[in-house]
Amino acid sequence: MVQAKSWVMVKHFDGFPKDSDFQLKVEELPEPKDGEVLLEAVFLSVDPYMRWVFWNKLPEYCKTAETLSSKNPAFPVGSHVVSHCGWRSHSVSDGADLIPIMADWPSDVSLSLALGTIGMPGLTALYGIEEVLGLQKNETLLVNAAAGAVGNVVGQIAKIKGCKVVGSAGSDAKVAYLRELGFDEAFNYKTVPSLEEALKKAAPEGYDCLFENVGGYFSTVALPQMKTFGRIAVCGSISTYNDGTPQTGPYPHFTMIVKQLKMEGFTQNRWQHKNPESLKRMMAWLKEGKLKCREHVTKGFENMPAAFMGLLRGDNIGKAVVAV
Ligand SMILES: NC(=O)C1=CN([C@@H]2O[C@H](COP(=O)(O)OP(=O)(O)OC[C@H]3O[C@@H](n4cnc5c(N)ncnc54)[C@H](OP(=O)(O)O)[C@@H]3O)[C@@H](O)[C@H]2O)C=CC1
Ligand SMILES: CCCCC/C=C/C=O
Repeated sequence: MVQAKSWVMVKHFDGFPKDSDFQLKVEELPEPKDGEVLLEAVFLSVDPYMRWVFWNKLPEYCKTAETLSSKNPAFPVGSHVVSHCGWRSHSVSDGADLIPIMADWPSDVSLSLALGTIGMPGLTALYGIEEVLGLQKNETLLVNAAAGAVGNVVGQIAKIKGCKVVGSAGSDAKVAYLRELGFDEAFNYKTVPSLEEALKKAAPEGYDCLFENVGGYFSTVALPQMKTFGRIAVCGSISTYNDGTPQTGPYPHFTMIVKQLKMEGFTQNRWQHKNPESLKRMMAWLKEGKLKCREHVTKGFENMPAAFMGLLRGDNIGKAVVAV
């Protein structure tokens, strides 16, 4: 028997999440049956989508875990997996929802990156750029929430592809990090006197591509800065996730007509059949020093809600993870 801790939701979020929306529970887990494995979480992920996918349960995505005991030959004791078992310290799985960590994962690369640059957020960046935007050499790309898990990878991949990259982020420390990563232009959207002027100054020629993570007001101001025939990958809309009442206009249609823009929403799982090859490609970039990784690590399973709320507040530079 193992004592498993789990975070459950006791009240659905109303606006910004609160401590009182979460409760820590402890339960005894049975030994795994034939075909099952017992997992212990090593790192857990907190992600913005967790704000909108759970209704009465905490999210089913995403942690790296180590197999403690196993009656499933596909997952021997000591093997590492990405699992979708929720905010739990331990869980029993029949293996169906487990993704083995890449076979030749280098020993000097933290397993936590399987939740970040070499995981779902990194894949989101890659597919948004290659499958949705079809970004071409010498184009100008704008990305917002640029110092976050997805945004920093977007900017770095766009630089690998020979593009001009402009990033916006919510603190001077984040802007300094973007410059360190090689972004051509970066600004703090919270302190610039005018977002419109900042966007114009960063790329007077306009933007071929927008990798949209934020939505809302930022989107309204950015669309008129697109070049004619500009492309927009709608990845996220984090500025709206905590709204009690949906935001209303201005609406994008007139600008889209005049500029003849193409806008496509996506979720990264559309291309999951490409994940093994894509993860290998990004690991190679990492090992070659072309892709840098930074993490915002919160220690302790008991701090999951604090880590999640910190992410929504913008505390993180790079990927926000919890080390158990
Ligand atoms: N479509 C898909 O398949 C996926 C979509 N996403 C989306 O991508 C986006 C980025 O996710 P991810 O990289 O994991 O998260 P991040 O690591 O970027 O963390 C979230 C960041 O969003 C910014 N933010 C928070 N509130 C606001 C606000 N009101 N206005 C503007 N910015 C805000 C903060 O940065 P700052 O200090 O700069 O404001 C914060 O650090 C999200 O919208 C997410 O939903 C993520 C994964 C998959
Ligand atoms: C259930 C996993 C969804 C991952 C896609 C995320 C979208 C936005 O954050």
